[in-house]
Amino acid sequence: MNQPPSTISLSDLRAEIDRIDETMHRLLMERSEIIERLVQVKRTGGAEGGSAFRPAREADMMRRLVERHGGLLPLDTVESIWRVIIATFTFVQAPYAVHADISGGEPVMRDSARFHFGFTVPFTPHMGAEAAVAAVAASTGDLGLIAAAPAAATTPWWRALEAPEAPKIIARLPFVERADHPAALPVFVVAHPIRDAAVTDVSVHSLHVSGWSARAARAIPSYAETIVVADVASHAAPREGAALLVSLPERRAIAEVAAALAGSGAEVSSAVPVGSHAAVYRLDQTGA
Ligand SMILES: C=C(O[C@@H]1C=C(C(=O)O)C=C[C@H]1O)C(=O)O
Repeated sequence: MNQPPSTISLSDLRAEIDRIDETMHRLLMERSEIIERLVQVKRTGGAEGGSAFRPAREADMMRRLVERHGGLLPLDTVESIWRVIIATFTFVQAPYAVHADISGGEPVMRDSARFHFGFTVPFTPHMGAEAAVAAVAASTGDLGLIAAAPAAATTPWWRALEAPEAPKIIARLPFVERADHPAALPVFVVAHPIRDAAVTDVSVHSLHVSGWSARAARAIPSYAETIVVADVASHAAPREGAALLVSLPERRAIAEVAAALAGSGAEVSSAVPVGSHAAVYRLDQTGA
């Protein structure tokens, strides 16, 4: 039990912490100077107006952060600190608000918005995805947050993304998925299309399907992640119809899904691309 007396005192260690805190703060202020210069470069690069949010860059930064992280500090904390840094530096480049659909539950959506965008970026709740999309459409650079969990949709809100000039899905959060994520709800980020910075790992499509059935649902290939809203048949279309939001990994074509559905007696009457996002990066429990 006889431990050698430590030669480092508590006040010495606290002085080290003060030094580190000051360095981190000064580095953040240095980061803001770089952001000021970056704003000019982005403008001259033709990216003026709209959102400063660059989902491909952010997905890449978050992956590298997770990969290099180690030590006592929980990954959740590191991720949330960097989400706030990045989202706030995006906000200071071009102010924006987050329009969230809270119809699936307010606390879980608010947690997601605050985790990914912090408290400086305004949070505007909407009762329904259509209202959130409409608010984004009416803005120059705002973002919409809509639950991406399968079975979360009660209305085919993605139809509002079909028109060429309509907002599109540009990201899916969290960038790094894992068990016990503090903001685990998968959400789509909707915004006016970002001309120079779309990331196309996963493409997302709005499908209208007639002849919908349980058999058709089973025929959808497993690589396609799908949200389905089944319509009641009308007089004009007496067979069951459905609206689908289908996410496809790279190198998969919507024609393959249409062919699989045709084999089950269903018919795709239209398929419109409504956005794309970075591949979902999943961390397993061992941190691999
Ligand atoms: C700084 C940029 O703008 C935004 C802010 C980022 C940041 O603070 O690191 C990263 C990506 C963008 O969403 C950029 O485009 O690089």
